Amino acid sequence: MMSLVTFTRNNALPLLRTSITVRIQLNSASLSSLVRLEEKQGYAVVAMHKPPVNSLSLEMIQALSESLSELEKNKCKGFILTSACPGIFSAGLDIREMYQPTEERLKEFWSSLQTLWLQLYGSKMASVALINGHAPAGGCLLAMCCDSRIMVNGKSKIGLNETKLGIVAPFWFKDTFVNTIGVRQSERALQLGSLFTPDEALKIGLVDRVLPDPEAATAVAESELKEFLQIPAMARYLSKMRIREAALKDLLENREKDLNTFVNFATTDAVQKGLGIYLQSLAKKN
Ligand SMILES: CCCC/C=C\CC(=O)SCCNC(=O)CCNC(=O)[C@H](O)C(C)(C)COP(=O)(O)OP(=O)(O)OC[C@H]1O[C@@H](n2cnc3c(N)ncnc32)[C@H](O)[C@@H]1OP(=O)(O)O
Repeated sequence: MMSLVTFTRNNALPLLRTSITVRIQLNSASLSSLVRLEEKQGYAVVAMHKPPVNSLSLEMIQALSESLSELEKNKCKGFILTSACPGIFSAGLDIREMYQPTEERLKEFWSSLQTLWLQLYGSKMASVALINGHAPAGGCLLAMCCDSRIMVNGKSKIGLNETKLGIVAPFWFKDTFVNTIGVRQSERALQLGSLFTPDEALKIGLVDRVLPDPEAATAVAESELKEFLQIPAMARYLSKMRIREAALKDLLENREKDLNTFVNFATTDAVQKGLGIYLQSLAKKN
């Protein structure tokens, strides 16, 4: 079914702000509002918009993937990945996708997530994550795929907290983490399921800058992206691949095996029980 992602073009010449709508093929009409794309001078802003917490459901993952493909098709050089939901970058994978799932949807969910990671982590485009809220687990993964991370200070936390849910981050989450913060910090944080405050994240290199408010963070994210964009694109991309290509190759060569491992693990009684309890604890809070 044909669907729409909103794409706003901000033209300097003429001094008019025009809004165009780009038609892209998505799986469901409900994708239309999940990702907001805004074209700026020389780059784009990709804003996740799935209230309340930008959880990464199958539709959200596919909308993000389609948005990146759309940017590539339009020869976009770089983007800022952020959230249009106040206080939340992304709450990570939608736990309801993994709890009591049908096998068919669970497989499509995981396969779509693999595709999004391959696209984002291996992107030729320069990217900056503007982390304007909580970024646990899958939210942290999205941010780590970008070339730079700018976080707004406050109560939000970031990290891979999978063990707290009784689940294990797959090898490509781990590889992304290790490539970002190093082996020792990853080994400790992965086991403990640590979530870091912005200042703690800065200290271990999980984020690159912490700014006091969203406005300051946006300005820094823009200037950071422009710095990346000033480097000759091919040299910058190939240098990034020097660090990332082994991890990308590993998943590309083991996609099917990883999919089966995930499905087998996620559907065990122990994991299902753990996810059920975690979902209840989130609901009880409210
Ligand atoms: C082998 C498996 C490998 C898997 C690899 C990765 C796993 C993941 O990514 S698992 C997801 C991990 N994420 C989390 O642990 C975050 C859980 N959420 C929170 O801690 C809080 O919601 C958060 C701090 C993000 C925001 O807090 P609040 O602003 O106070 O919001 P609420 O907690 O009230 O939540 C609102 C609403 O959203 C539902 N919710 C929250 N997170 C998720 C999620 N990840 N998936 C699905 N639904 C989520 C929450 O239950 C509330 O729902 P209602 O009660 O129906 O309003």
